[in-house]
Amino acid sequence: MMGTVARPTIGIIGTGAIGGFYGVMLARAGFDVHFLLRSEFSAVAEHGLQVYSAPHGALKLNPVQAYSNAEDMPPCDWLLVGAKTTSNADLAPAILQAAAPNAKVLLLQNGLDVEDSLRELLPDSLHVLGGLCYICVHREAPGVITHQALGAVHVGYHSGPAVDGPTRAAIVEEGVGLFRSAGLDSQAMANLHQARWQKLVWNIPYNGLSVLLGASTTPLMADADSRELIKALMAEVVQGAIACGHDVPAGYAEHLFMVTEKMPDYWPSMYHDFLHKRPLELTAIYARPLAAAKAARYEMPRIEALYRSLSFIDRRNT
Ligand SMILES: NC(=O)C1=CN([C@@H]2O[C@H](COP(=O)(O)OP(=O)(O)OC[C@H]3O[C@@H](n4cnc5c(N)ncnc54)[C@H](OP(=O)(O)O)[C@@H]3O)[C@@H](O)[C@H]2O)C=CC1
Ligand SMILES: CC(C)(CO)C(=O)C(=O)O
Repeated sequence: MMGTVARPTIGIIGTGAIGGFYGVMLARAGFDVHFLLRSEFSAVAEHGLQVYSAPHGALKLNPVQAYSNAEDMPPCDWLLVGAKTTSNADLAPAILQAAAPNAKVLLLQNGLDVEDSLRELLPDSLHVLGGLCYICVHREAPGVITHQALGAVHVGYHSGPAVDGPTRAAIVEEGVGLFRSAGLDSQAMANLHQARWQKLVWNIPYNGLSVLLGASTTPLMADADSRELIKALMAEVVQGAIACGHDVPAGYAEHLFMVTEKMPDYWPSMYHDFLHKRPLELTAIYARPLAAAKAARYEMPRIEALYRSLSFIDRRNT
């Protein structure tokens, strides 16, 4: 008789739009999922998590294994970090509390080198991975999440005890397998750093312009001036990535532009941060790519102007 393989215990560190959505999908697929919350703890402990998903319908998880303190969480084999990159350095104590020995810590976040500040605070025994989420999801109210479109997660290895390629690939495949078991599209990324640059081709123009111009994707794509601005910013990111030694497939920016025209009207997560007076993810999405390109002797003046404008807005907003 075949033995059954134990399914991993999963911890969600930061149960917002991303953490809540993927946590609910994994719990519904039968995984043992534990959710760390902060401001929404009482609401979720009392009423559960509710996801209104255009592709999957109305999904309710109640009761939720919800925690306001990581000390109370069981040891988790996988920790999915769904907090904003602005809090990464503060999350290390919670991750250490909730991590099983040799746990895999997967950062479901946008931006460049987001793993680095956390990596240096974690022991070498923990694996750190990066996850890129291609999804339109936001918090509607405490414990209530709206999922408008898409849902794929791409997973890549960052650092940790797996030193050789095959071991790293096996861990990445395990991560990919979690999302696929929950009915979601997921792929392994061979080059996490390059993939993070490629995703910025979307996030640099749309996240920042949504805040600066107070506009979601539909009006941004309908206006001749904002269309030109988006194309020019995208072109600069592509050239910055190439200057830093990365590949960007031919026609990649044009492809993202076309995909956005077909997307439902969408406010990027940076706009939600602006609206709720939370810090914007400016270091991860703007400052680091600007610094990396500069170090490679490539200037990105349009992105720099956008970054400086957003920094001004951010300081007055929080
Ligand atoms: N939303 C989207 O569609 C997409 C988002 N992303 C990226 O995913 C990441 C997460 O974004 P998103 O889900 O939208 O963000 P949210 O603001 O919706 O969620 C962040 C969550 O983290 C919680 N949190 C922060 N610090 C702590 C802490 N110390 N302890 C416990 N909980 C904490 C917040 O709690 P509190 O309420 O108390 O602040 C909140 O619930 C970002 O990097 C974003 O750029 C990527 C692709 C798409
Ligand atoms: C809109 C989309 C799908 C772009 O990749 C996204 O994932 C994001 O908001 O970061």
